[in-house]
Order: sequence, then structure tokens, then C-alpha cells
Amino acid sequence: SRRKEKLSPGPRPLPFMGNLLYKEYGPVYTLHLGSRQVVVLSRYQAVKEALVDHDKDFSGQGDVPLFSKFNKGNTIAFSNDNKWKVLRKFAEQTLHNIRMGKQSFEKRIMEEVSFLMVELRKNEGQLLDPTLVLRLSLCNIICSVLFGSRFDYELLDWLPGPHQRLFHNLKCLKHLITLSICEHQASFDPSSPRDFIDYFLAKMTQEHQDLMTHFNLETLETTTHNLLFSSLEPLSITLLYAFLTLLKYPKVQAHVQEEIDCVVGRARRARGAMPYTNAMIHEVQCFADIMPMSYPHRISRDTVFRGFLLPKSTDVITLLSTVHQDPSLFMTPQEFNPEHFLDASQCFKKSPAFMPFSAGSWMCLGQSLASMAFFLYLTTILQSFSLQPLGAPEDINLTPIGPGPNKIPRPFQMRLCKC
Ligand code: HEM
Repeated sequence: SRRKEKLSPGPRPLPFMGNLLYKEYGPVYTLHLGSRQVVVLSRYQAVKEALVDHDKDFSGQGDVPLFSKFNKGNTIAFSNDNKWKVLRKFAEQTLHNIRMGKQSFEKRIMEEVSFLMVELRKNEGQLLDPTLVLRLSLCNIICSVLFGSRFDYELLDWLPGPHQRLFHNLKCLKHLITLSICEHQASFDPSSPRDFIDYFLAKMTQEHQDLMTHFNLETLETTTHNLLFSSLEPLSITLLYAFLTLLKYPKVQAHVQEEIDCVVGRARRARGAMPYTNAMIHEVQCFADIMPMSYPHRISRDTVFRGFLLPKSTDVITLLSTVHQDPSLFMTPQEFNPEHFLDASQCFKKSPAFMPFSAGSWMCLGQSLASMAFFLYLTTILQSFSLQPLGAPEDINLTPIGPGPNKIPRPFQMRLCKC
């Protein structure tokens, strides 16, 4: 009965969260962040029940003031109900069309990997901090999907100001997008869309008489920006973590290389044929756990969840990191162990607790692009090079730097040695 329902318990106020709080308060608790109350969900079962089984109740957009200020609710993440549905559906369909099209994801990624390999070969045998070159390369993949073009690595070297500005200065990115949209308009052929911007322009033409349409130039700018901004950081951080982890665990690296040698050349580079490599990539993503929580969501109607009343408009945070460390689903959650994703016959085994991209209807839009990029980057690089650390592997520190919404690996250098 409703009388038994109570607000979820929780500390007040506490500046941090995670597994410690789970131990004290269980999988559902309330945090008081200034004047706001936020309900926090931990571990696989509660997170999955909220994001997948109760997705209609948890379907409101939470608020992240920085984003709302910049995008004014005019994009996919952090837009209102109806706009989110329309833009999200369009973006999903468009990314699917591009993935399956003549210039598929795979072709775009492999083209970029070949440029990266030329750059890496120039550094063979030398100490290299791979951060910048990887970022540029991954940025080019996203640019290829969104704008149909890539930047020359040398050209980027000549851009004024530190490179970080290109990635972090929101206004600078917006300017780049505006320029690209103008170029697209000048060469636009509705019968053969080349990239995300062309698909959006085609939709704008289709709906130009609809006064209520969400498809206009301003939304095109903010949505393209949203896709660029949401993708660059997680893609490069994950790949850097993959390198760092392979440096720390040379046996895992050797195992992956054996599998590559055995499969590539005989068969197409395919994830299905490379279970250990696939397992390693899944494990890196869970272990690195670069986005420890999903974006905030909001309860869309009064909801009873696991015996607690969550009133309409309550903000909810799901702690993905507690899913990745859930001992009921991972044998050794504190250790890097690709066996988490292998069965007794060493075949790849999915885990329901694999949630780096979150789950349910809010799940990351870029999952298939990101997964394909990790696989093709890692297999191509490890086919040609073995990665060697600067010091002893056991001294490599995998703990992330600083507090912040994302976990970022410590800067490192490595040597690429020809296999
Ligand atoms: C390793 C790579 C990536 C990781 C770990 C990652 C992770 C995530 C997570 C955890 C969310 C929040 C989901 C939620 O609120 O429950 C998210 C949302 C999102 N991601 Fe990614 N992402 C990655 C790459 C990408 C890429 C490549 C793209 C673009 C092609 C992308 C576009 C987005 C967008 C647009 C959203 C907002 C979705 C919405 O609100 O409906 N992400 N991502």
C-alpha cells in the first residue's frame, strides 16, 4: 500500500558517491547536492531495472547546467521530451544509413587507420606519447561521418593555439561546424547524401513547410556539435586506456597478437573470429570505466521503485561503475581479466553487466561506431607493432587522474617496436 512507500534513505549532505555508499545504504539512496535531491542507483540489478525495465518512468531528461546553457535544450542530449525523441530517432536512423552505405563506417575507419599507421611508422622505435595523434585520428573518423571530410595531421599542426583548444573550446568547434554547413549547402545533392549534415539538410528540405519542425539550421549546428563533443573524449580516453593496459599486461598483449597472426591473412578481420581480442576490448571498457555514471535522468511520473517512492521530477543518477564492479556478475571485478568475457571453451561470452555505453532507450548513440573503431584500431596497430613501456610493466599506474566526470588515464609514453 502507498503508506508503506517511503523516500529512499541516504546521507545528507555528502560530496562523494560510489561503492562505499552502496555498502552503507544499498542500491537505492538519496544524495543532497546543495538544494537538489538526487536519487543514486548502484549495481547491475537496480540499474538495469531502472534503465531497461522501467525506462518509461525514468524517461525525463536530467539537467546539466553547463550543457543547457550552451545548447539551450536544442540538441539530442538534454533536450525536452518530444524534441529528444524526434532528434534521437533521426540520428539513430542516419548513423545506421551511413554505417550500411557505400562509404560504410568500416571503410571510413580503415581509411583513417591507414593514415595513422603512416604517422606511427615515422615514430617507430622512439618514445611516443600517443595522446595527440590518437585524438586527431579519432577526430577524423567523427568528422568523416558528420562532415564527410578529414583533416591532414600536418595541417592540424599549423592551426593556431594549443591543440587542446580545438577539442575543448566549444565556440571554436561551433565555428568549424558553421563553416562546414555552408560548404555542404553549396554542394548539396538531396539524391545522394554523403554524411550526417547532408541527411539533416535533406530532412530540412522535406519538412520546410512544417512550422513546428525541429529540423532547422540552428538545431543542425547544435546536434552536430553534440555528436562531436559526446564522441571525441570517450573514444580517445578508451583507446589510451587500452594501450596503457596492454603495456601493463604484456601476456594479454602477446595473446591478442597471436590471435591476430592466426586469423588476419587467413580470414577477414572479424570480431567473431577473434574471441580473445573481443574479450580484451570489452574488459578494457569495463575496467577503465571511463564514464562512471550515465547522464542524469529525471522521473517522469510518481514511481514506486524497489519499495521507494520516487516523486515526479526527481533527478536520478545511475552509477555505471558499480555495475562494472558488481561481484555477482564478474569473478574478479577489481582485476583486469579478459576471461570475464570468455566461456569455458574460450568462446566470447556476452555479459549483461557490460554497460560503458549505459543501457535502455538512453543508451549511447555511438556504440556501434565506437566498438568498430576500437576493434579496427587495436588489431591494425598490434598486427604491425608491439607496444613497449618506458619502465617496468608492474610500475604502470592505471588509476585515473584527478576528480572529474570522466576517468582520464595518466600521461604516458611507449615505444612502438616492429613485430
Ligand atoms: C567509448 C566511447 C563512448 C562511450 C564510453 C560513450 C558513453 C556514453 C554514455 C555512458 C552515455 C550516457 C547514456 C545515458 O544517459 O544513460 C552516452 C550518451 C551519448 N553518446 Fe556516447 N559514448 C561513446 C562514444 C560515442 C560516440 C562515438 C558518439 C557519436 C557518434 C556518441 C554520442 C552520444 C550521444 C549523442 C549521447 C546522448 C544520447 C541521448 O541523450 O539520447 N558517443 N554515451
